[in-house]
Amino acid sequence: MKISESDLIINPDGSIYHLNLLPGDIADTVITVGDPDRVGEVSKYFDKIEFKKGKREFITHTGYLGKKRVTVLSTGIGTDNIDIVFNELDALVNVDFETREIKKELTSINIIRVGTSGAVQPDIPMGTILASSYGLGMDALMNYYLQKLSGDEQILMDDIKAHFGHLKNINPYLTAASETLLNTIGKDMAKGITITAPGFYAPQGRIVRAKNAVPDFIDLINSFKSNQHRITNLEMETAGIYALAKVLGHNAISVNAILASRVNFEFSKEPNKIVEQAIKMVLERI
Ligand SMILES: O=P(O)(O)O[C@H]1O[C@H](CO)[C@@H](O)[C@H]1O
Ligand SMILES: O=c1cc[nH]c(=O)[nH]1
Repeated sequence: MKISESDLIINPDGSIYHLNLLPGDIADTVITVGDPDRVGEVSKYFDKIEFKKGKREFITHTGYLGKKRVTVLSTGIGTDNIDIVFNELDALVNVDFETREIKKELTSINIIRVGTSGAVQPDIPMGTILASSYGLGMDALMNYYLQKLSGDEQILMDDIKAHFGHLKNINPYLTAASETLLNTIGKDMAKGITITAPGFYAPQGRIVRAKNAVPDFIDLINSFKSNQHRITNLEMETAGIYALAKVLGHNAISVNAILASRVNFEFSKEPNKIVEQAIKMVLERI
């Protein structure tokens, strides 16, 4: 069936609406970062840059690490942007832009987020590089998609609903990381459940001037336990990435540079160094 011109918007030059990329522009390994300035911090390690493109906050560099073609792309902040980036990345590989039909043979790509995050457990200090075993979304993105949980995800989800069920306005969603990427890119890294929040301040338990509706949010988060699982950190994209990657048939992992300790009330004085370390670890393992 043809996808309509208002469902899938293709620019006059044949590129996809927001990302401004042509089919063929992305490699089958895509590194996503939140901050557009971080794209160059990743691609400076490429042996060759094929091209640089961009529109709004979505900056893309595709190039080579040795013989391996790699794309690095900025998503900006939040899961509303993840909705755009993931649907457009998927369309670039799985929709024929000439016929507007879904391709008969679907392609799965590997997506690796390198982001920044705040830890909520006292034994996870600033400077830790942590791979998210699960993404737990506290935002509303997955209210709009159908998602099927695996048995393991369902067991964990039941405990999450019991723990957070009194927060009536929040409908949490949960997705596991790609097991293969967790065992390769994430090998030897600290691991835990990452909460994706729909904001940086009260949605992550921060108090500045506005009063928080959920008191002691960090205590509520770090006291959660389900078998060996616990919540380790907070950021703003991972759960949307994991959920949409799974819905669309791609593999995803999120690597978090821990810049803040929310339980020790500290923020790193050298955030760039920690991010640099996370980038290098990921590039060595691709
Ligand atoms: O450093 P990035 O990848 O943007 O990630 C984190 O930093 C931003 C907030 O400062 C949010 O996007 C959060 O997820
Ligand atoms: O605490 C933090 C640090 C970085 N990014 C976040 O979203 N939260």
